[in-house]
Amino acid sequence: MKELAERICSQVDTITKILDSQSVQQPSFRPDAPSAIPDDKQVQAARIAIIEAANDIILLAQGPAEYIRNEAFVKKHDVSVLSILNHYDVWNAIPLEGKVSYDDVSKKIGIPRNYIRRILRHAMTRRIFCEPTTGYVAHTTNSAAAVKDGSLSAWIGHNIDEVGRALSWQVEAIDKWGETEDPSNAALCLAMDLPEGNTIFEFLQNDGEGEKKGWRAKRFSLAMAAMSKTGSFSSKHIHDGFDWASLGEATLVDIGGSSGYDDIELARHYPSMKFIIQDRDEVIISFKDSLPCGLDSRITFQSHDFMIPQPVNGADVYFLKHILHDWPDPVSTKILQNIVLAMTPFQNNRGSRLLIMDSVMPEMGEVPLTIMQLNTAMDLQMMAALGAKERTRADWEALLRAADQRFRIINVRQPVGSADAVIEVVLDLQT
Ligand SMILES: C[S@@+](CC[C@H](N)C(=O)[O-])C[C@H]1O[C@@H](n2cnc3c(N)ncnc32)[C@H](O)[C@@H]1O
Repeated sequence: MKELAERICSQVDTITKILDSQSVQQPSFRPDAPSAIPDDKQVQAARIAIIEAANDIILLAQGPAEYIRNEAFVKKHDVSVLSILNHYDVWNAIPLEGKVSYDDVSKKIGIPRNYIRRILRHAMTRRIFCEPTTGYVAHTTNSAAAVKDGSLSAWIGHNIDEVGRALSWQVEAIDKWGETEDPSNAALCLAMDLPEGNTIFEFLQNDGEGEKKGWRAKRFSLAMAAMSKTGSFSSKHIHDGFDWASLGEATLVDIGGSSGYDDIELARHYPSMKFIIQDRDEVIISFKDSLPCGLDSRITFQSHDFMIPQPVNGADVYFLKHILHDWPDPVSTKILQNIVLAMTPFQNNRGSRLLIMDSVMPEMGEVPLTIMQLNTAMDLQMMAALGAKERTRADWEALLRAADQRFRIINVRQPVGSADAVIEVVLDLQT
């Protein structure tokens, strides 16, 4: 424990000095503290080392019996409380500055004072809200994050209401279907009692009546946008995943590009590039008019089902981010074959590139546990939602070979601090 504590002290020193030198506020629980630590590579490396050592020190200080007992006892309430706070939008019922009485919160959200007080008190043990004086509640930086970024609420909703519900059906799904390669044989299909053959995407599209229909699809896109804002899944990692500047004037087709947050990030940095965002009808309809001013001449939206052949021929880049991990091998093979038809073979550094941004599943010990945990969580998320998985390097090679013998991986880059890698694939001329 002493060794871990010393490691933490030295990394904290590093972060403190860098933030001071940049006049950036030090992390704290105050509601006006920044929602994320800066993207600076040295700060991020120190931050991961701190989390790694701090996690271990907590486990050692708890001791094994208490640790395991508390995992089963406390964590489910952490998640349930987060879901309740989100459902009743308690985030916005409490002002960012000052404090408010439990009575007032209760009246505002319409649930009994006794309940909301008990729920908030558990949240406070995780530094989500605080009780500055008895009978009153105020924001911390953690609860304030959900006010400052509305898309976090979508992220919590999708993860707990949809995937969380699926997880409680995972055992039944394994017993019923075993290892499946059918995305409609996933725990989520049992949890939501979906019609035969439907996957999560039909559920997201069809749930709700009248004007509410499709609300889940919109929320899912907002959740994906939330994920891409900071941390190990941040869109910022795209920059280090590929030498974008080398493309010059180029067209990128973002297949399953959702509301286009990754394209907006790239468009801001590479003014010679054009972008076509393809997604399902309901996603395109929700977001086609939402582009930031000035980028709409270089970014267009197009409804396209990637289960049928790619309509844009000979693009410089076909980009698949967090798409293939959604689908088991037979479906992923089909998605890739639909793109091959449109690709121009690669010769003399010219032709189409396929850039796959997804995790290349590391072996245990290859990356810090905090990064590994994101990979394993994503892997299990895919299992529960679509009977799918994260892939190792060998899995990627086998998948690409099965889709087309001409596919060749020419580079795999893992940006520092990113849970994803960028796999650069081209189509060789020879058959
Ligand atoms: C996990 S999200 C990834 C979104 C984005 N590329 C990212 O990295 O955040 C998967 C996306 O695939 C889209 N999608 C699912 N099925 C599709 C289909 N058959 N054709 C086109 N897009 C589809 C979803 O609507 C969603 O936007």
